[in-house]
Amino acid sequence: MNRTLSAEEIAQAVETLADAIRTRTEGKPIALVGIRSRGDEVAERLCNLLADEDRELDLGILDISLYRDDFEHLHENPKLQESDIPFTVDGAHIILVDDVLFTGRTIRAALDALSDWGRPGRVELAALIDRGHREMPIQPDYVGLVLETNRLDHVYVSLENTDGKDFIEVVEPGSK
Ligand SMILES: O=P(O)(O)OC[C@H]1O[C@H](OP(=O)(O)OP(=O)(O)O)[C@H](O)[C@@H]1O
Ligand SMILES: O=c1cc[nH]c(=O)[nH]1
Repeated sequence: MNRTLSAEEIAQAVETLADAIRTRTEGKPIALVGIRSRGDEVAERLCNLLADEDRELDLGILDISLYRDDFEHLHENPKLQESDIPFTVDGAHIILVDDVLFTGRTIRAALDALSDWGRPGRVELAALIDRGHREMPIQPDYVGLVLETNRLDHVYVSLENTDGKDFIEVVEPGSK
């Protein structure tokens, strides 16, 4: 059966992420880097929740399209958007942020993309949803919500600024 998560459940998951980051980084300087698309919106929400603290908090956006391991199989004119990292990556404590963590291939690509910007001191990973089924040795440091899914399910994330409305749907194959 398909499962839907509400805007309130998404807000709670973002709060969970922010609380864990706040606790574990203890006021030290950090930079949140959201992965397009939707990871950027999650990173922005986290930044708003963490912004009232007395510490350096940077925000950046990473487009990983050119670094995907299936890039050659994508359609001829993939939509490329710019990355925007307005701080010094060398030595920084960076927290990559994405909406869904599934196989881990996007994060592998993001680490590759990030290395073009410099050599961070530390990189961690925050995922709003961990739906399991990893194909790479990549695990999150911070998780908003763990969703039990079957390998062939699809987790659709819709966020207000990107898509107009907050909801998440876990869709079983053949049911839509
Ligand atoms: O762990 P993975 O198997 O890589 O899957 C997770 C990725 O899948 C989705 O992105 P998608 O590739 O659908 O692109 P989009 O965010 O631009 O829609 C999602 O936003 C994650 O970035
Ligand atoms: O279910 C999935 C798989 C990859 N990316 C998503 O956003 N959802």
